[in-house]
Amino acid sequence: MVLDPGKLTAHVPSSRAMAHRNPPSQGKVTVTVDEYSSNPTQAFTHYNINQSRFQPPHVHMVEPIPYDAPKPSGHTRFVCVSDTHSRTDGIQMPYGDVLLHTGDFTELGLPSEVKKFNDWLGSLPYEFKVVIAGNHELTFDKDFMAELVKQDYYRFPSVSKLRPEDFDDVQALLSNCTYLQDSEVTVKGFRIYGAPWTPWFNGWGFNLPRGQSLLDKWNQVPEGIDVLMTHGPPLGFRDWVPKDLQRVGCVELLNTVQQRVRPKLHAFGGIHEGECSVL
Ligand SMILES: Nc1nc2c(ncn2[C@@H]2O[C@H](COP(=O)(O)O)[C@@H](O)[C@H]2O)c(=O)[nH]1
Ligand SMILES: [Mn+2]
Ligand SMILES: [Mn+2]
Repeated sequence: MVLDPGKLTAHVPSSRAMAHRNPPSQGKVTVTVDEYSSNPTQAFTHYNINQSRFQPPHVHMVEPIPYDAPKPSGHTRFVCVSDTHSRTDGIQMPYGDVLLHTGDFTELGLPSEVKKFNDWLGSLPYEFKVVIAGNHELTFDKDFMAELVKQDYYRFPSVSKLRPEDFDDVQALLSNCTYLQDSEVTVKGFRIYGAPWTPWFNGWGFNLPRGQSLLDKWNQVPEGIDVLMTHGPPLGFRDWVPKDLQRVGCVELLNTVQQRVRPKLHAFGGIHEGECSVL
């Protein structure tokens, strides 16, 4: 069990100063389903050997900054954390301006867990806190819950016994942050977009099949976004699952990030072995 939430910090200059790193694309780029979509391990080998897509200049990995490093003037400091899974007791958080939490803040999305997470958020000093759901926030996925109540096999007994009125408005319990779900917010001049979707794995919340279904979600990310938050990784970045000897990142997310949206910062978590990452 990985308990380390993998806290990273990233300094990002004001959006105007960084505009040259996020140039408007020449005409609208359309991303289509990748020929390797259903086999991310093979996709990685192909795109690594043939296009070097996992190294600069295609991507700049954000190195963790010591928690007490002074912030350059005119910069915003983002603290990125993910997959805390209701285990926030005693976490020492670094200094920063904006907290980004990229999902799996609970085990099952139980209202009691969400309240505890919200209390923790309330105790943190960041000026802004932005949160998305992950596959463990079952009650946040209305379609998932609609299917769950039809089943007579109780895979998640404590979730199945919730009454609809217990979770209908579960997002409202997150009063100490901005919750994003296929939506955006502008914070300190940065346009931040968040989405919870991950490739289907064991039938959790916000799971979608690889290929067109996920691409349809990534196609909702507007051009001009500065910071993208997703729960899971794009192909090739912190997406190696050692126990399965597989890469599990989303190929369509990689193509969307590198070819169309080109955000200044992409924050994600999802694969605990890879820790929380920012690109
Ligand atoms: N082979 C795959 N393993 C996966 C995938 N998504 C997650 N995982 C593994 O589960 C843990 C925990 O994930 P969580 O969402 O339950 O918190 C993760 O660290 C991986 O080891 C997947 O798509 N394929
Ligand atoms: Mn997790
Ligand atoms: Mn997860």
